[in-house]
Amino acid sequence: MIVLPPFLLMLTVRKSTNIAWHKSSVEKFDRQELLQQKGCVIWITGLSGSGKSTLACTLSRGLHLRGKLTYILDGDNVRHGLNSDLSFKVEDRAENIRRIGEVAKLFADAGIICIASLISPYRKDRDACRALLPEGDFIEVFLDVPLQVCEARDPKGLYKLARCGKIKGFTGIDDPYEPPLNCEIVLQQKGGDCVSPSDMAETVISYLEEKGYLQA
Ligand SMILES: Nc1ncnc2c1ncn2[C@@H]1O[C@H](COP(=O)(O)OS(=O)(=O)O)[C@@H](OP(=O)(O)O)[C@H]1O
Ligand SMILES: Nc1ncnc2c1ncn2[C@@H]1O[C@H](COP(=O)(O)OP(=O)(O)O)[C@@H](O)[C@H]1O
Repeated sequence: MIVLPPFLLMLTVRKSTNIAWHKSSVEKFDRQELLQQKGCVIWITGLSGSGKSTLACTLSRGLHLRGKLTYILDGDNVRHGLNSDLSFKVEDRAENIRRIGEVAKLFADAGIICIASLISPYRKDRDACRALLPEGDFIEVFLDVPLQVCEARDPKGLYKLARCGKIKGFTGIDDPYEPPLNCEIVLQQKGGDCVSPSDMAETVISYLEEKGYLQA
């Protein structure tokens, strides 16, 4: 059996041929005018337990209170439905991220501030999602929380299972995590200093405000 490397697998995904793009008379610009905001993707990456889902929810609530329309695509949640056929093998993680990237792109095109929160451990998968969007519209947020802190939190008991070999290929334990090299926002949780989820959300909201995403 020939085993294809992940990038070749991605190339073989495209099987739709003889297709044409159909334009609509209502475009992204019109939807943004209606919503008084700009569609974009806030991509939150980090280890399990780093606080991605908490930040996504706090950010969504903060923006909602400011009258802004958001939608969260959480890795764990999307794996309950659309991506329930995918495991945590490298090629399935790549496909999980590719699909969420494509869905996030549709939400951004709808004019919505889409918050994607998933481990997305591989740089090239995150960069491929970035490449789907216009310059500036993909805002990568790295939750830079040390493994020891995430492991001490262990809210679902998964690190414990991974340490005793009951879960194989767990990110940070026996599977890699590649931190971003040059992302838009880094939120650190190091040493004794505790940064609250609402302070983190405020940092992201300030960035959006400064870059003009909270107006049409
Ligand atoms: N092997 C392994 N490695 C990492 N995580 C695992 C694994 N198995 C199950 N889980 C649970 O799945 C959640 C991560 O799903 P994601 O879709 O975000 O992962 S990925 O982006 O495809 O790597 C992750 O959720 P978070 O803790 O919210 O990150 C875990 O609850
Ligand atoms: N900024 C924070 N400071 C302290 N604890 C946090 C913070 N953000 C999240 N947590 C806690 O860390 C644990 C993991 O958070 P969660 O959002 O589920 O992480 P992830 O989605 O990355 O797995 C939870 O128990 C949560 O209450």
